[in-house]
Amino acid sequence: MFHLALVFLAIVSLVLLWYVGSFIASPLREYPGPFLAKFTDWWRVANTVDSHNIALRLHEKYGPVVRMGPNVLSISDATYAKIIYSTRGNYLKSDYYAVNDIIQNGFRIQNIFSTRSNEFHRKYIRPISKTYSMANILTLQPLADRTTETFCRRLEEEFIDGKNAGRTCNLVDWMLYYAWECVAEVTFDEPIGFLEKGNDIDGMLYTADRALGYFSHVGQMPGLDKYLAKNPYYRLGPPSIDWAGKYAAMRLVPRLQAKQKGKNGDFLDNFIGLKEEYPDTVDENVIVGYMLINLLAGADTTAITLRAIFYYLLKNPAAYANAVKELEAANLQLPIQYAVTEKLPYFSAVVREAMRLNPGLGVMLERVVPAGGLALEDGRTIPAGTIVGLNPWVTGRDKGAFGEDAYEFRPERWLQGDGESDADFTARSKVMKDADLTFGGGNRVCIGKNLALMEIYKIVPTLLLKYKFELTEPDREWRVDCKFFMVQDRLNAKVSRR
Ligand code: HEM
Repeated sequence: MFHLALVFLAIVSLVLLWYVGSFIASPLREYPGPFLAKFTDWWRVANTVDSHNIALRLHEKYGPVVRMGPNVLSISDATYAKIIYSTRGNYLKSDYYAVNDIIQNGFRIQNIFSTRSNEFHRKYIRPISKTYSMANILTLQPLADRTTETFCRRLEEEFIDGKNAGRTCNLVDWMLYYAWECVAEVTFDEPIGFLEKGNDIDGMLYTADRALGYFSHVGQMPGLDKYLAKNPYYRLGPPSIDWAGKYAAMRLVPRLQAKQKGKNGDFLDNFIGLKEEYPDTVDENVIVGYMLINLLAGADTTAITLRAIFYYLLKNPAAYANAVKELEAANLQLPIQYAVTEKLPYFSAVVREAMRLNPGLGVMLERVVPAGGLALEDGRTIPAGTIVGLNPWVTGRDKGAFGEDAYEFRPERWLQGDGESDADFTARSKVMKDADLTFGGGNRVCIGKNLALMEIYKIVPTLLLKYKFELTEPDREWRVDCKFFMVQDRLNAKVSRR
């Protein structure tokens, strides 16, 4: 018994010594941050859900560079974005993203989002970059219009007409159904059925949400992943999202067999066409991977943005009224075309402002400092191998870039002020745009930006023109949790015809 206690004591002492030793020897010890974060990444794991607000508070307290983990520094000064997220891509993604890989037949499979290799990234992004250009995305508008029609019909059935008139609409759920259906329509020309059912189907959305929760927590300490979801003996993790791969494969196989390619005009047609153009890169597995990216990266992020636009408009009646006035004055024809609404200054300002305050991702977009280190303006150099990054949630609230009212929703900030010269406005806009990391930056910038914007600039004006939305509890704040994506809750509204 005495011996056991001694062994235990010795182990504890060694672990403590190791932590203290690493702390003293760390080249990052001069950077301020929470005490526990300097010793262990468990501090980050434990604070994941509220990490966006914590990061804001820490930067206010400690300044532009904060130590968030033994080897992690968060930077809030957006001028470093151009260096860290450069088109050269010399700051590689950290192992956070490796948690998003999958293991298939014992092999680790990366994807264009998760890969840490520029070579892999270039190889698989090259074939599809044209597919995501705005010119091609605009050809998908008729598919998105179909989702809009279904969405409006289902809103009317569930919340406006007949016995359902006046029922409360949970906009958190319904925006998610819309975003999944729209991305499914443009990807493989058919809906999944969330809008028709008005609910999750076979736990698809539930498992996707659990997977996000896992990714966001374990990503802070990626070494854990090999003992959890990638454990070769017994998988310990969230419910698997295998359904998504199977679902995508089930759309691909009949399309290939029926030789219907090119008839649907959707992403899948585009991807199948790439097999001939890039025979060494694109095969059936790669096509399924491309389809999965659309579903898993494109649905939640767009839903989050739609919810943010509605939340901030509903909380700011003057902005809501201004947006509707501008839309009415534009004499829009249904189905609304992106090219028309994209030119409306006030509406565009509303979209930008909502994305600024509630970007789809509210985490540090982690990158690894390359050889030579990162030179800071104050003369210090962050050593190679350190994980650094900026958080769109933090840079979007930077008072230096957006002014003292940076925490407020004020679309007008994106417009030229009365008496503001063209030159001043251009300079001010540039500072704001540089601090806006809603879609990331550099060689790993969001590939789906054009798709998301096409959807947003069509569905939001349609809804604002057709319906009146009113919060059921106007004084209540909503809730936003960081699950890598910024997942909101508590956004209930009454909907009626205008
Ligand atoms: C408003 C909606 C969206 C927002 C706010 C958003 C945001 C982002 C951000 C911030 C990144 C950079 C991540 C990082 O550096 O760690 C990113 C990357 C990415 N996004 Fe989006 N996204 C949106 C919509 C979409 C859509 C619709 C798609 C689907 C086609 C998509 C696919 C991707 C992919 C594949 C990447 C990884 C790109 C790469 O590493 O090369 N996103 N997104």
